[in-house]
Amino acid sequence: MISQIRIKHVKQRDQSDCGVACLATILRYFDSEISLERLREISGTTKEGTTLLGLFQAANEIGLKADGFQGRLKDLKSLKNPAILHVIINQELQHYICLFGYRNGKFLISDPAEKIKYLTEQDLTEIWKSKALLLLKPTNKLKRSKEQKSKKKNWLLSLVKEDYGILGIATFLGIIISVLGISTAIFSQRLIDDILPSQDSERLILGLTLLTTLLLAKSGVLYLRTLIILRQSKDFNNRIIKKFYSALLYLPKRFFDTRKTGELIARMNDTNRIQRTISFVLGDTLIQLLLGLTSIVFVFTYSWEIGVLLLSFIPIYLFVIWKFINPITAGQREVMQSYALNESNYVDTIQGIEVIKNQTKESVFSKITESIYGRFQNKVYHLGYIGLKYGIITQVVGVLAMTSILAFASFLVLRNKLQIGELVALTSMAGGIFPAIEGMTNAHIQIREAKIAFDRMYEFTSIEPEFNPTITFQEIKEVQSLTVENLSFRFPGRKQLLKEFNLELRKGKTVCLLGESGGGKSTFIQILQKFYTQEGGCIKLDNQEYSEINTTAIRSKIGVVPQEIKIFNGSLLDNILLGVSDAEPKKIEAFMLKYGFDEYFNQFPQSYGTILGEEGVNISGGQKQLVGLARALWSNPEILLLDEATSALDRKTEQFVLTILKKLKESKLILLVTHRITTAAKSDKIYILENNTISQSGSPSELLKNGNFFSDFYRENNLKLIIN
Ligand SMILES: Nc1ncnc2c1ncn2[C@@H]1O[C@H](COP(=O)(O)OP(=O)(O)OP(=O)(O)O)[C@@H](O)[C@H]1O
Repeated sequence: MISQIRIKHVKQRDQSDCGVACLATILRYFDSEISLERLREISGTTKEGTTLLGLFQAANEIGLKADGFQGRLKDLKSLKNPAILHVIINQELQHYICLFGYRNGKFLISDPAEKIKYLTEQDLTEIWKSKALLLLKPTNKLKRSKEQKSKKKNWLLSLVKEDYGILGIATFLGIIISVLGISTAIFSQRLIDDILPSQDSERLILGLTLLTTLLLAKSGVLYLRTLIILRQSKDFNNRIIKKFYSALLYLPKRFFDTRKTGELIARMNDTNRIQRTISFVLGDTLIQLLLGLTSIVFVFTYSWEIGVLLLSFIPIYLFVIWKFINPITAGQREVMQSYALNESNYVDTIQGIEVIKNQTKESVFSKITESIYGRFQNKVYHLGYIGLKYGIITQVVGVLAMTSILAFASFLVLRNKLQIGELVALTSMAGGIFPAIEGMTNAHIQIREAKIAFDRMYEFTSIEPEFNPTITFQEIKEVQSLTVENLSFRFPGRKQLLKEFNLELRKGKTVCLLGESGGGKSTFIQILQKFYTQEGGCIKLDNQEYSEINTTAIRSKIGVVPQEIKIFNGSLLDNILLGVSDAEPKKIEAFMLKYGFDEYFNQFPQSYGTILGEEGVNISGGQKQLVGLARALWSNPEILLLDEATSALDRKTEQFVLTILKKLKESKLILLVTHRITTAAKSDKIYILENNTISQSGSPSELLKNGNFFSDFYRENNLKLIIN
């Protein structure tokens, strides 16, 4: 049993990973596999680690049945399934270990920080203080490795499928090139052994003409073949990025919460390694392989003894490859990981330049970057060093092989068993065989590298998209009400953020959600957009359950003005219309005039044509909020959600926005989220979010009658409620 588990053992990458490494070990035990990264994401693992609740939620999500217990040591002896135990190491360090059974008075443990080991009852009692354990069983939802591997293979094949024809032609041309390549060696042999001794100049001229034709034909075919592979590279790269990027955009919002931008970019850049490998294998390696094989056949026809000598070097090559392949693969993986880390650091620091400058931390961040880049370069150096060692060893083997063959062939010539021309042909052919073997080993390394890149990319594309974009759905026409009943929500592995949450939006009333910072207001807005799924309770649109309504149908009816307005590269108009390029100018003009945005947007340097975003003008926070509001209203939503949407506006502009909302409240459901009491006072109904739930609700004047933080503010500041 122990050897079986040893193969499954997954080591943690750092201290925070022990919980997910345990989960990964148990998944492997049940013949399934999910990356640590994905497990970190769904279990809500942070740099402090994973909570037992996070492991419980993750396990249930991936198709295991998890049961949490407070157990006794004697219960552990009879467990039929593996369990994760929460332990304390050295009296202070919280840690997780996997328990796989009890044998001969000892517990079989897989410790992600170490290895598989046996612990005595006393050892385990000392560390298993919390007595908490998570028992795990597979369910039929669990995806087995075989199934995952075949999905992966199909995905790759679907990418290469279109190239089968072109790759077939390239292979055929490769065969022609290798046959033409061998002809030079054969001609040399004939020249030395037959033509020159016969002193027949006619044959010599004929032979040379033939050789010239063959060599020119070889160059022509090589040109054609390289051109074909170049075309294939372009098409393949376009295809893979298109497939990867469009799959990426359909991943759930939760996926992006835990990813670094630079990491995603790095993985996309890594995809060209896959294409490089395909063209390398088909371009160089295939020709070398064919050349190598034909050369071996010819060598045997000239001299079987030299053929045997030649083959005896192949096991030495294989031994060298076997010795180096694992360190090289590990090195490649590390280089890719540190490259991704370095990219994300660049993106992070450049995006945060304002804070860095404001805090005068340029030198600090420059040092951090230096250290991250330094680590990346160390990995590159380390990999290069292993590659160099590998290269020099294979070269030494090559030299030894060549000189042995030359020596042995010369010996045969001296004994008149071989002609000089044959010696020349043999050494020329043998000279092609060793680079061919080296080429194949390099191809093997490249294939491994491409596989790592592919796995890293596939990890993303294999995540379930949040919905199937091709599915047809019924559009929502008009919405009269949105009701939230006893909603509860938590982020993976965290404590409950919202509980027993009730709220109602109806036409004719602007509703405000008022609460303290960090109370969960923005999260609630995201739940309404179906970015996250609630743990309990329900949301209904006109009595229809949210979960039964298509996500795109819901989102197309919701207009949101978030706290942070994203400005894309493009003009002011592009930023409002977001990709709708065929909108009629008259319709746009009427829209701007209807809401009164014209007055504000005409003040931009080039009015609606003003370029915003990366290379355009920097617009103020208030202007951004107006762009955000115009963007949300342009699609004429049924539900309008505003998350602190007036926080950066001056009083006049805030009044402008509130007037728009007042006009719209008869035709749209409006929810205003804020922690500004004076803004909340302008709405028809206020829900107060306190201690993770709605503590009170009512009109501003109703709320003033009770004690709550809305009325407290008015009382403390001696203010009067003005209703307009
Ligand atoms: N993706 C996430 N994963 C885990 N925790 C999160 C995530 N997003 C937000 N949180 C946490 O949820 C809590 C509520 O955040 P939220 O942004 O909803 O609060 P808020 O009421 O809108 O605050 P504010 O008024 O300051 O905007 C915070 O403690 C935050 O750290």
